[in-house]
Amino acid sequence: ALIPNARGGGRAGAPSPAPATDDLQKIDVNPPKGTRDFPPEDMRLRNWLFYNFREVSRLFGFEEVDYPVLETEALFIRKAGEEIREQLYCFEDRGNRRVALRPELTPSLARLVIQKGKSLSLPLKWFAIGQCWRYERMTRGRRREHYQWNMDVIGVPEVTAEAELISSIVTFFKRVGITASDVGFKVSSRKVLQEVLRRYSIPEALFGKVCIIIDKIEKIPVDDIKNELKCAGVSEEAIEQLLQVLSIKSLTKLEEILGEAGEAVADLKQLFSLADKFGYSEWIQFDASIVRGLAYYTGIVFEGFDRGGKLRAICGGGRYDRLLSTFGGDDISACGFGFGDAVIVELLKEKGLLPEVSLQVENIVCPLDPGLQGAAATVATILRGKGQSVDLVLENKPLKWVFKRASRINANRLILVGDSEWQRGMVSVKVLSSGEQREIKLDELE
Ligand SMILES: CC(=O)Nc1cnc2ccccc2c1
Repeated sequence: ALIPNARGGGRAGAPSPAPATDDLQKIDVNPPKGTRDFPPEDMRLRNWLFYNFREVSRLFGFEEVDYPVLETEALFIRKAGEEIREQLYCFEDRGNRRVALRPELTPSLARLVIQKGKSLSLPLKWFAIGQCWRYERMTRGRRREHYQWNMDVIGVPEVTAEAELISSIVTFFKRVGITASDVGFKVSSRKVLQEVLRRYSIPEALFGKVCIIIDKIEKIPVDDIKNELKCAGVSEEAIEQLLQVLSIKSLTKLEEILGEAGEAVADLKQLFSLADKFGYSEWIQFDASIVRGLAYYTGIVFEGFDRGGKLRAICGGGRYDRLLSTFGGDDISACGFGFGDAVIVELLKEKGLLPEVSLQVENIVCPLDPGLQGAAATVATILRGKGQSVDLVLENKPLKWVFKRASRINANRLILVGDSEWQRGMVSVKVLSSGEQREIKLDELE
């Protein structure tokens, strides 16, 4: 489409003055690569999804927060070799500052908690829905942005926090019609890896890096995993034990290997017992291979998966007890999850659970001749004052056009302002579903 570039002058909506020839430039009407527009129909689905995110957050007593989409690059610079770091959407701004579009929300949360410091009484239960960015070579054609719902509990070291967070996601799934036979949660703890690494006296400093390498276990050949671990400084013996431990699918087996003294087993046992009390036992399973791809997790980690095995992880999260202190804050424990807006929509589509979100307007108000435009505006204002939605016909259009528009916007009622009725303080109301039409006094309109 040829869109003359914006020039000064001319009222909005008035035909713009013909641009000089050199201003006629053919701009690309598509959004930048990897990004989406949200035209009305897509926006209605997004609003429906976010409404459910917010409702669940409200049910759990969480407070909404938000942060800038732009952060200093340093907030996301971690040395553990994460994909999120390789794909950071970062640049130098006009003030020569290194900045980045946030790839996730958790570091911003940590920054704000530290900034607020002692003025915050713990525990905090915060949630946010924010757009996150990544810069991928378009070779993969994947999206460069998505919206993430995050819920975080800050200041609770006990596993009750993780149990609460998983309960909130189960509550969301139930609200939108997804059941335990559609999805499940794989749950583990990074303390499993920690206890193995300690047994082989692998330095703690390698912990994050080892987790990121192991997170790729389903994505790259196991020999590459072994190689990367060896290069990172993990002994052959430790590598063998690590890979062996990762294949464990039962807590009893894990206890045999790690012993019942360790925190990993204790945490997981408590989580599974709490799951029973919350009533979501059939949603979760222990799976030692779950490590998640973010370096800062330190304890329980979990991810929502579709049991059909066709989709990528629906959501994921875990405990990150060291993040705040690595940013120079106090030693405050925290856990949280991220829930993206893409995979869930694919799942809902596949399950036939996408909601019917059509435009609904209660009234369409139309003057029967141009001289009654003012009268129509008065009627619209009265109805709007009563909380009724009104599509006011703004141009002089034939009735045929008005009826067509009324059905397109799913109006319940057509209100016609005609001269003779208006003289008698009346308007004509037609209920479009039944076709029933009657005259109503203006002050009896509701
Ligand atoms: C399925 C999907 O759109 N994933 C996605 C899309 N954009 C992102 C942007 C930043 C971080 C993770 C992202 C993940």
